[in-house]
Amino acid sequence: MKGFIGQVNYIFSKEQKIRFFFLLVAIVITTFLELLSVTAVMPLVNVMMDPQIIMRTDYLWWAYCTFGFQNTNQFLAFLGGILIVVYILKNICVSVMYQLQYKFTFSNQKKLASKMMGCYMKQPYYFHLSHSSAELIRSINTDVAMMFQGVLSILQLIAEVLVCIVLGVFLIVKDKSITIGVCLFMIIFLVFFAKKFKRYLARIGEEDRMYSAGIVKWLQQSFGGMKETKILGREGFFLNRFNSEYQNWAEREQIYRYLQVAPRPIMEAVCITALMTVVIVKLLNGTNSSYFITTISVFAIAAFRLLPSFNRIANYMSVIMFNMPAFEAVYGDLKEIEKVKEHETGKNTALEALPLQNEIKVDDLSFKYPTGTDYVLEHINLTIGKKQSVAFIGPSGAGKTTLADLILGALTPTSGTIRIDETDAFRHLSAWQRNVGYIPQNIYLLDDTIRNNILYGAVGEADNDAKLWKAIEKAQLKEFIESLGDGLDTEVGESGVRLSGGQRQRIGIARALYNDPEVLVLDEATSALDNDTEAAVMEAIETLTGSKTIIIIAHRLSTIKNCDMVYEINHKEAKIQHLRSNEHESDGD
Ligand SMILES: Nc1ncnc2c1ncn2[C@@H]1O[C@H](COP(=O)(O)OP(=O)(O)OP(=O)(O)O)[C@@H](O)[C@H]1O
Repeated sequence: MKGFIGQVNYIFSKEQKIRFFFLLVAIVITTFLELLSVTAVMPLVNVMMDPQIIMRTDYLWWAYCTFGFQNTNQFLAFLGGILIVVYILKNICVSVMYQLQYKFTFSNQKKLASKMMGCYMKQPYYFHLSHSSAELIRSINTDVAMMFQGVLSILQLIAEVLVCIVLGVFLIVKDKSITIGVCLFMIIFLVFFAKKFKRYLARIGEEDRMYSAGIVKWLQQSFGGMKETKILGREGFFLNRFNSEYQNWAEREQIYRYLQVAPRPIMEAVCITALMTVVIVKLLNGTNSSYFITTISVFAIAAFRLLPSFNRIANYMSVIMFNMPAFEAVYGDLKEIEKVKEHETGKNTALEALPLQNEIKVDDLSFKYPTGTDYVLEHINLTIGKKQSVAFIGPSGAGKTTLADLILGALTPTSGTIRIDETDAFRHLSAWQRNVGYIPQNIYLLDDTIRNNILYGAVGEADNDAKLWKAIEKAQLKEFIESLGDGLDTEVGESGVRLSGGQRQRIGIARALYNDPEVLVLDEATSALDNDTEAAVMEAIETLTGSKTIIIIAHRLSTIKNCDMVYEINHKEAKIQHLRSNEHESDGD
């Protein structure tokens, strides 16, 4: 419990906690109005059963005389009128209350989801290397929703328990034995239910989360590789994996939903048994049956208000127990995210790019992936001069992409430095990243227009179109775009299915060039293209040589033939293999 309160404290801001408190107060007020509406039936029922009660009950007699009623029927009509007013008022309040509850729940759910999304987006690239996107989608989508379902149930549980306590006190005054008998039965049942199912519900809640992440994962994987799946005829495999996750998830949901409603029939049976047992015992002990007429209202309250209340309490308890793992997961996620130091979170706040005057100097750089055991790069030294074209070659797994990612600032060195002239790139990461463009092998395309794919979220500037066309021209994409009916507003389809490989790469080049960076990093940018297309795309890149610093990772010699320098990368060194002037050196130092 202490841990739970600590988690609530951590997850919610002060303002949210204050709102939570006021909402709780409002819920309690509404629940008491509900209670009033039930008790308002009592005078009407009592007068109907026994009109003499008017004279015996002070407040009824006072009302009868004050408003000058002539007979019991007029008075009954008056009591009926009061009941109508109470019910209308109560239901207006209940309706407003529901609105407030859902407003609180969903606005805060949105806030938390947005906070988590923001935190995940700001995490350094290596965080994403060790967290699957399905996991993150599950955290933002399912966990947050489950958690707020739990929060709403906590609110409602508190209100319901309070009502039961007040109702219990009221009933005790009316009839001690009936109330104590019924309440005892109910409390024993609730305690038994909580004890029996607490761990079980928490476990299936945890499994439910796991399988819902599995569903997202297999949906993503099934639709992500559709071409290969079709060609290999593996639709059945993906369908089976999806079915298996869904089946497991559905089984957990089924148990959970059942346990939410299961207490109801049991409670009803228990309640009626308790009620009747007490009545039978009283009758057998010689209590006159007329006694029960006067206490009929007690039965009415017990049946109409207390029983549904107990049902709801059992229901809220199972919702809370089931959703507790999501609460803990959100707490754990937020804690983990917080651990990453501010400077590592890739805050894109720099307005000006960090200029490159002379050289990029990689100095004694070593790197180990947080998830890996061995160093991928050790004591690497190399220098890249301004406006030079440099190639990284080497066997597969030698660390070329890792080195490029370090220069791009996507990964942070384990030790050593990367300096831009005399400035440490990681001290001014966002400024440095404003000055680099990156063109990978697979350009990630949004299901949007060519324009938006090139802009890729770049904020609107007055000269957007001029800048855009400049990048398009440099990427040699102008002719193609002009040949399209919708030009820049042509939709590319999901993952660019309506474009050729060469066109996709050129969109990637235009995207990288849009901000006119001084440095371009191409990681196998043309490897997936056929020779002719590669030559055409390289032509676009080669027009930039001499005006930009270009780092190319490639396997084909044709791609790097015009580079000023070729570094052969292996785990322990970056060796100059070739200089354009044909000078051969042994080391990059
Ligand atoms: N996210 C990761 N976690 C752990 N190890 C990784 C990760 N990414 C890459 N590695 C390891 O780092 C080493 C270097 O990988 P890298 O991708 O940099 O090689 P590469 O030279 O670019 O290879 P290729 O030419 O095949 O693309 C490999 O041994 C690889 O297994």
